Amino acid sequence: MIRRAAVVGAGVIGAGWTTLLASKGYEVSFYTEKEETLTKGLAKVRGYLEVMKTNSLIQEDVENVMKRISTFNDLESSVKGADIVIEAIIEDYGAKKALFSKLDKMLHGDVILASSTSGLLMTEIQKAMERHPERGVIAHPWNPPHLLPLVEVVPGEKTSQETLDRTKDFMEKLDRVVVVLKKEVPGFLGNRLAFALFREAVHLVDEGVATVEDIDKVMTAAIGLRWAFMGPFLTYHLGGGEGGLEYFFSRGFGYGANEWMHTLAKFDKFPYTAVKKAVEQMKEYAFIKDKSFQELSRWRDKKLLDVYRVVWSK
Ligand SMILES: NC(=O)C1=CN([C@@H]2O[C@H](COP(=O)(O)OP(=O)(O)OC[C@H]3O[C@@H](n4cnc5c(N)ncnc54)[C@H](O)[C@@H]3O)[C@@H](O)[C@H]2O)C=CC1
Ligand SMILES: O=C(O)[C@@H](O)C(=O)[C@H](O)[C@@H](O)CO
Repeated sequence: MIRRAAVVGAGVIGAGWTTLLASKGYEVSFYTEKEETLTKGLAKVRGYLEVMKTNSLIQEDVENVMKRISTFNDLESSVKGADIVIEAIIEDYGAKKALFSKLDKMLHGDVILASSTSGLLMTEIQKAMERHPERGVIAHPWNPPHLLPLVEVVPGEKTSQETLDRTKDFMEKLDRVVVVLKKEVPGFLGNRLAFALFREAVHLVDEGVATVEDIDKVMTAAIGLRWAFMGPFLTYHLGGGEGGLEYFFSRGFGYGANEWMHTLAKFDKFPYTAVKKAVEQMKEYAFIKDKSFQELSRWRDKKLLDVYRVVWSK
């Protein structure tokens, strides 16, 4: 039974996890080494909770929720008594392996060590865990973790079934939508799918076919609308009409796409020219011109919640 959680890392994701855990009634330890970073992280948590309160995602006062959060600049003190430690530090194997090695030495074998990584492999991180690698697991959230429900749970080679089961159970207690990967693959599911599309988007900008703003319009005025409540398989099963996905592939759009799929981008690293063009064009992106990051974040969170209520409200 998981009663207490510790979050290591006080950035975007660490603050998101801390917000989610405390809002669901858990006592949370919130740690990062630098006091200034921790202060900024806690301010993020307060801001996230205010958005949740404004949108009726929490009923109790923000200050009451904040009381369940204890902050630390000392790692050992922060994880004392935790049943699960959720790592949310920089996306770097060296930093993560150093941290997991320390935590593995510090903590009893039944404490779960979960990484938020966007696509690194737990098998690699487990090489630094000499005592209990079986308790290492990936719990990959989607930003913002306190609003987007998906968590991808990914085992490493040494992850035990018990660790997987306990992690899945805990994430479901946090009202997450949990997908447990059957096989470990870098980038997991969501980011591989998102970056396959993003690679093509960047390619089309590099080729001068469309601007970043028009690419985004294509997503928000069509593809993204459908994908908000139907994934690609259901989308194209319906695209096949009465014949479903089988017709789609045999005689439908999927068959027709065979004529041009060879023209899709194939690069495995973003070309410098493409990155330069896309970054340059963001300066001309009309919608964001007069808005701060905070204003855009508030706008994003409001939209996310509006869509979430339509798609996911029971
Ligand atoms: N930002 C995003 O959209 C998402 C990020 N992730 C993953 O979550 C993890 C954290 O990402 P963010 O919160 O965006 O990063 P961030 O850069 O906002 O925060 C990282 C935090 O780690 C700590 N830190 C920095 N260097 C460290 C070191 N050398 N050793 C120990 N702690 C250190 C600091 O508290 C810092 O705030 C990464 O693995 C990232 O891939 C997962 C889902 C979404
Ligand atoms: O997109 C998200 O929220 C996450 O799944 C991610 O992991 C981030 O986009 C990551 O790829 C970049 O930080």
